[in-house]
Amino acid sequence: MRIDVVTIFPGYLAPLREALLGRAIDAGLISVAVHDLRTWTHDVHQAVDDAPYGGGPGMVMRPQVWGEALDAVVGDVPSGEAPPRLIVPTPAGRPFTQAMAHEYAAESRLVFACGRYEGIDQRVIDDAATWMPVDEVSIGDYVLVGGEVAVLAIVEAVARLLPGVLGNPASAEQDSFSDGLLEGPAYTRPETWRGRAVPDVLRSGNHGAIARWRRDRALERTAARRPDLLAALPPTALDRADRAL
Ligand SMILES: COc1cccc(COC(=O)c2cn[nH]c2)c1
Repeated sequence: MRIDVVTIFPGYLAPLREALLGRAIDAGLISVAVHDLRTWTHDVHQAVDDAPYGGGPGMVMRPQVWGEALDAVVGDVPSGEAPPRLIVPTPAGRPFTQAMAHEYAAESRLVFACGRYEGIDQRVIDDAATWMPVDEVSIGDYVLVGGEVAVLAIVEAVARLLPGVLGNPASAEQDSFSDGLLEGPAYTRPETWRGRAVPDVLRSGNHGAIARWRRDRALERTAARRPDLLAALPPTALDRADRAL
C-alpha cells in the first residue's frame, strides 16, 4: 500500500516510521511519503490560509495551494488504474470505524490531507471528488489543532490489518468490534497481584467455560460502556445464553 500525507507539519508524521509501522515500511508492505503543503505556495510568506468569507473567527486553508498539492501528489492516474482515495480527517467527518479500516486496508493507495485552522476551502473537496473518492472522516467528537494526529490513528488502524504487518494475524481477527462487542478484561501472570487473583475459570483449562466467561464479560462491558453497539447488533448476533445475561 502506498500512503501519501500532505501537511504543513511533516515532522508530526515521524512516528509512522517507528516500531510496527517502521518494520512494515522496511519490509516494503507499506510506502509512506510525507509532503509539505508549503511546497505549493508561491509567495514569500508561503501563506496556506486566509480569512473566511462571511467573516467569523479563524482562518481557512486556501484552495489554490491545496489544489496544486493534490494535483502534484496524486499525479496523473494512469487510465484503467483506480485513483487513490483521498481521506480528510475533520471533526465534521463521518465517524471512522473498524469496518472503514478494513475498507481502507483493501485500497492500493491512500492520500491524506491534513487540515488545520477552521478547515480547508470546501471547493478543494468538491474539485477532488470529481476525480477520486473523497472521505471526510472523524476519529471522534472533539477538535484537534490539525489532522496529523488523526492520520497517525487511521494509518495505524489500517496498516495493522495488512497481511504480514502484525506478527500474529489472529489478534486482528479477535479485535474489539470484530464481533460487534467491546473486548472484555485480560489477565497474565502472576496469578495473584496486590491481593487480586486471576478469575479461576481462566486457569481451568475448560475452553468452553472460558469462551462463555469471556463473552459474558464482553457483553457486560459493552452494555455498560457502549449500549449503542449492543443496540446495533443484528438480532442473530445474540444467542439464548447471551440474552440470559
Ligand atoms: C479539515 O479541517 C480541520 C479543521 C480543524 C481540525 C482538523 C483536524 O481534525 C480533527 O480535529 C478531528 C478529526 N476527527 N476528530 C477531530 C481538520
